[in-house]
Amino acid sequence: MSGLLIAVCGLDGAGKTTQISLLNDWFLIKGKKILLTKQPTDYYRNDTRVREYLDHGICPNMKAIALLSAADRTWHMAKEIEPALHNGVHVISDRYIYSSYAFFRTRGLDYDYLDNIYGTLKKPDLTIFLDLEPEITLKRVMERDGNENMKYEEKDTKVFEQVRSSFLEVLPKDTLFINGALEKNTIHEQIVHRVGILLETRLVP
Ligand SMILES: Nc1ncnc2c1ncn2[C@@H]1O[C@H](COP(=O)(O)OP(=O)(O)OP(=O)(O)O)[C@@H](O)[C@H]1O
Ligand SMILES: Cc1cn([C@H]2C[C@H](O)[C@@H](COP(=O)(O)O)O2)c(=O)[nH]c1=O
Repeated sequence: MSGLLIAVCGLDGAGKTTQISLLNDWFLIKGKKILLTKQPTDYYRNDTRVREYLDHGICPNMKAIALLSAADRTWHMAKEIEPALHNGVHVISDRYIYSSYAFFRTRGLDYDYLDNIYGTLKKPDLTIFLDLEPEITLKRVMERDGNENMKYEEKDTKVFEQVRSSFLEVLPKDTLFINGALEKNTIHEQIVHRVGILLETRLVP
């Protein structure tokens, strides 16, 4: 019996890590096996070419960065996510391919190109989108990380307004949209309500 793949999406600072931690505790209390994972992985995040862009906005070719990201996601799927699902483990991913579509659409690449490099990757059983105004998410990031540690794009609210609209274009139709401005426990209740239905109605471990 395969585990469930749950993707938690949202802008930087939307509350993904917070909700994933609460969901993980909820699964553990039920005695379920869980893999918490994150995309992109550190191979992509720590790549010097990616860092040059994320930290300083320097990039000679955006398709090359998107390909690094696609390689990272494809490898991550084969190496971590699929084996876990096959072993009956439920996988919660902090960000998923929809982040790549949203960010790279904003960075000027077209949808068909992105669909070619990400479109064959497995669709999640549940996609959650924590929706919140960029002004609030970026304020949270600044309070959490400090202005000096913010990424190049995080310094411009307009970039994140575009990322948010791109998300709304690319997310699956059955995405669970949640108002990220709600109180943490209220959001958690909405998430476990939907996850509970999935556990009851699907043949899952
Ligand atoms: N519902 C909420 N209401 C108010 N503050 C929140 C809420 N959820 C999370 N926060 C706070 O906002 C900040 C960002 O939350 P968190 O780290 O969970 O976001 P994230 O989406 O994982 O961010 P990133 O993508 O940058 O890793 C943290 O300081 C967290 O405590
Ligand atoms: C998904 C994705 C993200 N990025 C960049 C853009 C964001 O500001 C950060 C997210 O990092 P965090 O540690 O999760 O906050 O990474 C990217 O360049 N490519 C992507 O596919």
